[in-house]
Amino acid sequence: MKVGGIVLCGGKSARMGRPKAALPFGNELLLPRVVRAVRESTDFVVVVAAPDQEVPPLPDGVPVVRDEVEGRGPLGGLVAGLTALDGACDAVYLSACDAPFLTPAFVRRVIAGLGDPSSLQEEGWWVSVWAAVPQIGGRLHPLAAAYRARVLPVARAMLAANRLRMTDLFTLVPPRALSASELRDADPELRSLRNLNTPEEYAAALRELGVIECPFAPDP
Ligand SMILES: Nc1nc2c(ncn2[C@@H]2O[C@H](COP(=O)(O)OP(=O)(O)OP(=O)(O)O)[C@@H](O)[C@H]2O)c(=O)[nH]1
Repeated sequence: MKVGGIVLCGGKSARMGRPKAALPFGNELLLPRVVRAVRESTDFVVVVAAPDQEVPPLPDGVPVVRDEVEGRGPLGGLVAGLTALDGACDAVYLSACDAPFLTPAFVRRVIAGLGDPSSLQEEGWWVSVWAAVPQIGGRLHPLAAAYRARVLPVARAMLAANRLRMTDLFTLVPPRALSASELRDADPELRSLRNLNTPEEYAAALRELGVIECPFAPDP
């Protein structure tokens, strides 16, 4: 099975108050850091940005594609990414750009949740699983999930109907929910699911990395 990676970096970053993609994290920036983790476990990666967004430098060979229409949220990004991959892969891992603790092992584990098409025994099960999505404490994580490429027309139809909630996709295509215990084999503390929305979350993540100074002061 050929698996691509899609890393989303559009959106407003309103809660952070500055573009999340270009936040320093250790000796790199957030977006290239996430791209690196996804690329280690997939065959190729595309980054999906807003139409006029400035994107920080990326590892060689990683293309940037743009949302077809600005501001349609992660679903619009998934559609733009799958369209750019244009049938080159059977499935994708979809990631937000603000997940600094994402690990390649976690990405592999989630992709494995789609099943193995080479196993005849599992074939029927595999074909019926359109997405593999972590579900922790009842909450689904659609931006740390794997999708079969065949979700594209369904996601496009949702955009056309202005249904933009990612989790609505799982009412239209059959997902397999991945439990915490399944995922802990790959990432014992499930840090791959942490994402940074606010300056406080960013500062806390930097402290975990051993960085004492936040490059900007969180709001009091
Ligand atoms: N390509 C693309 N990515 C998006 C879009 N909206 C959000 N994202 C990405 O999706 C991920 C989750 O985004 P959110 O944190 O929910 O939204 P945000 O716009 O980044 O932040 P807020 O404005 O604070 O809600 C991040 O990696 C964003 O960069 C979009 O319209 N297009």
